[in-house]
Amino acid sequence: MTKLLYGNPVASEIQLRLLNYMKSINKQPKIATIIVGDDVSSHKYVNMKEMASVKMGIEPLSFRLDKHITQDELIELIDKLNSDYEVDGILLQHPIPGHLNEREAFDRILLEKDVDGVTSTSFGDIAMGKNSFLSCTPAAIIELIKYYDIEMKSKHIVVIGRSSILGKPLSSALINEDATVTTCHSYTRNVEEIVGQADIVIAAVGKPKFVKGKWIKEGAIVIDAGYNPGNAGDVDYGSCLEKCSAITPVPGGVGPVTIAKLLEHTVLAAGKKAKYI
Ligand SMILES: Nc1nc(=O)c2c([nH]1)NC[C@@H]1CN(c3ccc(C(=O)N[C@@H](CCC(=O)O)C(=O)O)cc3)C=[N+]21
Repeated sequence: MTKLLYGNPVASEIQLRLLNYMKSINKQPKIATIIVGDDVSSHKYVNMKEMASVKMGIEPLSFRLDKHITQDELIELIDKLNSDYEVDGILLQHPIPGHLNEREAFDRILLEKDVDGVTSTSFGDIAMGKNSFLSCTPAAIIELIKYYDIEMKSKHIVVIGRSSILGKPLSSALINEDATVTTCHSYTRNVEEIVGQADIVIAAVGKPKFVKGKWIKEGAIVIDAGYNPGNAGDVDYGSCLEKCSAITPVPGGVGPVTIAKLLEHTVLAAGKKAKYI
């Protein structure tokens, strides 16, 4: 029987941990979310993040910016939030319109407020084993793997995708977990063969149903980090289900844990400033 790796119990465990921790600090955590433009699914994700924050007693502060905003205006807002003592975390929702420089905007976020783990410094710190926030989806994947007692040490983990907030930091974090990591991307030859050697496959390409059951080694574990329009993951779930020993569903897998990790990072950032009671 294939085991289904549901995200909701993992998210609940994180939230319980947080509620306990929040009792010990005297500050209500506050997260600022910035969204640029009118991409429907981005708005949906940000709404979900804000709702989850409110439920946990974290105050969300929302900035929904017009798609024609200039880089200077965006940077000005980030600077304002950086210097606002009340704001514990800043989330700039990806993607932003193409005329803007997303990397420059991400890197403007103050390190201690980078609860989403998107800055170059956070990434470098994580790669070097320092204590910054890991980007939320990679953090969620690692938390989910640990929750289900799946061993990473010495396992061959194949990550498909190398985006700057998902595949790349994920590969790096998995190396820190003592896994042997192969990262595949659009220029990788023979992806199917490489995936066939994996003990754990993690799909983060942004192509609906990209990973096929026939590629998967019998008994491997499949984690779907894909988020495509219409709630489609990056894994061809039906065909993979037959081959693997465990798989994350979409929806209800990595997604809810990603949001829980964002809340956790925000509470931890607030805790660093707070007085303990
Ligand atoms: N700066 C930044 N940080 C991010 O963490 C970030 C981002 N930009 N841009 C977009 C992606 C996507 N993402 C998701 C989070 C939760 C679900 C999620 O909870 N999905 C539900 C389903 C949602 C539904 O009902 O449609 C689930 O999988 O069960 C999905 C996708 C965070 N991202």
